[in-house]
Amino acid sequence: MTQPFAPAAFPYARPRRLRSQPWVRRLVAETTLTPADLVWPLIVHDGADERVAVASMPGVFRLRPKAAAAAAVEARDLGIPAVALFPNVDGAIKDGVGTGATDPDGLVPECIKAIKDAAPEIGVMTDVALDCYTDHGHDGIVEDGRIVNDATLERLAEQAFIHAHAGADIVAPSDMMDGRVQAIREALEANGMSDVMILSYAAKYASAFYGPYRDAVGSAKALTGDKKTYQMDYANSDEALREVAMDISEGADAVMVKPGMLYLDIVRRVSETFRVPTFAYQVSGEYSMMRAAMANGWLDEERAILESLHAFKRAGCAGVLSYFAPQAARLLQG
Ligand SMILES: NCC(=O)CCC(=O)O
Ligand SMILES: [Mg+2]
Repeated sequence: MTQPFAPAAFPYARPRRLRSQPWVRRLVAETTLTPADLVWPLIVHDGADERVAVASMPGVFRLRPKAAAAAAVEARDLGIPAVALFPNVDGAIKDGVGTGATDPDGLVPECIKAIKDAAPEIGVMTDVALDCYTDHGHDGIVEDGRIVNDATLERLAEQAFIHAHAGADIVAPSDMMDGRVQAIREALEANGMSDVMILSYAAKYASAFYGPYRDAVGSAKALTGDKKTYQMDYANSDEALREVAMDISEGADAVMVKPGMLYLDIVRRVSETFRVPTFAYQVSGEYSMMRAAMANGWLDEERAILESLHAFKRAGCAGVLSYFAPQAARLLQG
């Protein structure tokens, strides 16, 4: 950045003056973090128990619909604007095309309704992708060992319609098929659901940091191979801008970068280039490595959580999906 004047030099310039007291630090802070910046991802399941701890994600539980509704009430009371649902379904209902993803009486529609009954003021975001429902763990339909793009689009559009029909406010495709935002937007328009928002996981990278999540939703064991033919290569940054441009032109209202902390350079480029609400996902691996260090006393829990989330705001995020959301909101309320 060029400045219209020569910056003052020491001793006249003393940047420490503006850091000398808590009040002045607050006064000159360039960005803020509030509970309104957070989205709480909820793992929901169709098992017997109301709440089941996820071993690889300390503090995270798989929830039955009633427990998910209670979590949504908690989120609302903490000032968190929205929750995002991710399903763990019984392996017995998984198949090659992810039939369970489009069951109108399935787990996710049930959870949406339970949440909307309990806390109608809170936004409900759903994950549009087949991986939680396929026996091979991929986000698309597989033919001859390839993830086929166009046949998958129809399934995703139907899944998004079913979520919207059950009351979802935001459908969030996380699959990385080409053209899925357009397919979903057309399905919503055709069914009189033009108010439903699309938050597209526009720049989702093939990442090792989803490991604990795949354990949480039960897709780790199922997954054959990797997702590198559809999720992005972490060597790339310009490609993220092309992906985001496409999704906006296809009808996305907001976009997401994922993972989060390791990809704040992408957040910065996307938010500056497009000026659309840009979200990022502090993913399970980022969460769990911090939890592990905190459990060992290597990181100060409260300070590390708030600093990690504030970094997303500084990078240009409108909001952050984080498993720390309720704890962070409590800390922010003081
Ligand atoms: N489609 C949702 C995810 O992949 C979540 C990833 C994570 O938390 O690791
Ligand atoms: Mg794309």
